[in-house]
Amino acid sequence: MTEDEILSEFRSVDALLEGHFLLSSGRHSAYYLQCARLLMNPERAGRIALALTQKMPRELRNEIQAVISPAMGGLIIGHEMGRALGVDAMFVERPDGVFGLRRGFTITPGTKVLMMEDVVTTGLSSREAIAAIEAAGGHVIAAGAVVDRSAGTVDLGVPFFPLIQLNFPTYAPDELPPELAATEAVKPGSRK
Ligand SMILES: O=P(O)(O)OC[C@H]1O[C@H](OP(=O)(O)OP(=O)(O)O)[C@H](O)[C@@H]1O
Ligand SMILES: O=C(O)c1cc(=O)[nH]c(=O)[nH]1
Ligand SMILES: [Mg+2]
Repeated sequence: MTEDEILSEFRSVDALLEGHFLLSSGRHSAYYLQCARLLMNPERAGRIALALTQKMPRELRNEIQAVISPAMGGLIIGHEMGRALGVDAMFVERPDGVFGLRRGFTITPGTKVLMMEDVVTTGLSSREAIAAIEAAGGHVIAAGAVVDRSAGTVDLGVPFFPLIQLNFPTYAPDELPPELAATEAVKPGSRK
């Protein structure tokens, strides 16, 4: 899939939102990629996961023994990546503010894990998820995401394979441009 094809899929399901958004990191943006809308169609989600596996070298793909995603955004693409790679897909979640495995999920020590996100902006959530997976005994050998909003500048400490890289500006709360400062921000994600 080309970048244009991927962006048209976002647009075709109204998943590329324009307005004033408060992002997970606390930064603000005039754009929001609502991956849940993109992935709500199972056929499309499966196709996107397959395209993502094609971004990874075959040797790396073959090494992956489990996919683990940070909830909520990472769940659907993580599950589809598990299907595409033929391995189990689990998730970490943070009802108390810190990512951890729940629901009976366990990792055999040393299991080679793909950490799978929907969107990476600052990489904060990805780094927290990687730390949680490593703390649970997993060995994160790569990260993936549908969208890298850092335009390739983020460092997750492991090889990172996004389907598409974008560079939508983000702003600290005290440096909002006038058009954003004039409107109330909405916060689509679930980080408290
Ligand atoms: O790279 P970052 O700056 O961390 O931003 C990206 C994160 O933000 C979103 O999650 P969010 O915390 O909004 O919660 P959600 O997954 O429950 O929607 C998205 O799913 C990523 O996890
Ligand atoms: O940084 C975020 O929180 C974020 C940005 C975005 O475009 N989409 C998303 O789901 N989260
Ligand atoms: Mg998330």
